[in-house]
Amino acid sequence: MEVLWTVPLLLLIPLLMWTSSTFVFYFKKCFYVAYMMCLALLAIPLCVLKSGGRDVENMRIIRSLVRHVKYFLGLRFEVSGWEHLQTEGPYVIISNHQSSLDVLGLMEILPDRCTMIAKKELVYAGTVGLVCWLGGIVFINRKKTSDAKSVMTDAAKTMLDEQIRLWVFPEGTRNQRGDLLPFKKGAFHLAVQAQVPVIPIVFSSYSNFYLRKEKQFNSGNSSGLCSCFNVFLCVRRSSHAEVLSLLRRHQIEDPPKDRHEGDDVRRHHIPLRQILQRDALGLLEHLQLRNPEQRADAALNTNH
Ligand SMILES: CCCCCCCCCCCCCCCCC(=O)SCCNC(=O)CCNC(=O)[C@H](O)C(C)(C)COP(=O)(O)OP(=O)(O)OC[C@H]1O[C@@H](n2cnc3c(N)ncnc32)[C@H](O)[C@@H]1OP(=O)(O)O
Ligand SMILES: CCCCCCCC/C=C\CCCCCCCC(=O)OC[C@@H](O)COP(=O)(O)O
Repeated sequence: MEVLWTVPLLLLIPLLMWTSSTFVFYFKKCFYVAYMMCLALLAIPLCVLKSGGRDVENMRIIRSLVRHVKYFLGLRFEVSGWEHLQTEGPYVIISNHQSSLDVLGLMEILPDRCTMIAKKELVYAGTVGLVCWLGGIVFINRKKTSDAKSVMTDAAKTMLDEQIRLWVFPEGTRNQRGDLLPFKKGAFHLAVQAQVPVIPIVFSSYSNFYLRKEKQFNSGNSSGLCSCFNVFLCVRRSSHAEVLSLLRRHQIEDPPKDRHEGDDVRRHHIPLRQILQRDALGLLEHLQLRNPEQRADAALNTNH
């Protein structure tokens, strides 16, 4: 009797996948969350066995477990400038943040000994939260700036003591408008305090396959299953000299607005945050170019 019910139900899923893009959206999202939760369940004992607890080295396990998930969602990543992450020692990575799908691109290129800064709510996300904790993710309370600042100051020390790289989403929240929200300052304070370079990474806009508000998670055609989308990840060259000299001048803050004698300073003073924001926005626009040759040119031009 039960079998009689199951068969039409199982047939209903492909039918809905075929006919309703909203169903495809929820199906893929639910699959993603459920599958990541299961992978996390697998990762927990592996991490504990490898490191005995919370350790950035666990990110190697997490990275290798997550890398195949893209195939199920019809996503592929095309990376340019990967070699720029092969810089010695600690650094801060900044990147745009569109969706929880960013985790897939992040794991695609995550360098060794690199973990992230995340909102503290993530630690309560079941098995995924526990895995984030085991992977050494630094949790901050965005509602309490003073707490977040002191956690990040501690993180700057840890970066140096333990040779750790940190990935920060300086927009501070997800943004799907195809641009960048004004960068928060934490990532830049972190880099100044630790005196390490900042490496910007830009994910191309997901808008051609994923629109949260419109409930679209396409695969490019109505069958919803077979074709795949490329996400372009562009890593900008980390120019140590340039970034470090800006860091040393502590140009994180905007110049004071009310000082007349500061006019000159104001004219020449472009905070590092704004320089990198402008660069990242430029890259984001370039990555929208669909033609691979144009994109290659764009990457060359930005790798000055
Ligand atoms: C195998 C299975 C696996 C399963 C899954 C596994 C998943 C694994 C990994 C997944 C990880 C993904 C993680 C994704 C998570 C993404 C997020 O959570 S994004 C949200 C959280 N992140 C951030 O918010 C980072 C960016 N925010 C900041 O840097 C902010 O600056 C802030 C520190 C939070 C403070 O915010 P706010 O007060 O709103 O804004 P500001 O204007 O920037 O700062 C105010 C003030 O404070 C000064 N300041 C800031 N930071 C510092 C500092 N570190 N030291 C000193 N001073 C600081 C700043 O200068 C401002 O002062 P001013 O006088 O106005 O200049
Ligand atoms: C309260 C818990 C938070 C989310 C829990 C979702 C559980 C998801 C399970 C599997 C997905 C894979 C790992 C996802 C990790 C990424 C989390 C994320 O992207 O959080 C959003 C945060 O950057 C910004 O939050 P807001 O846009 O300010 O809101």
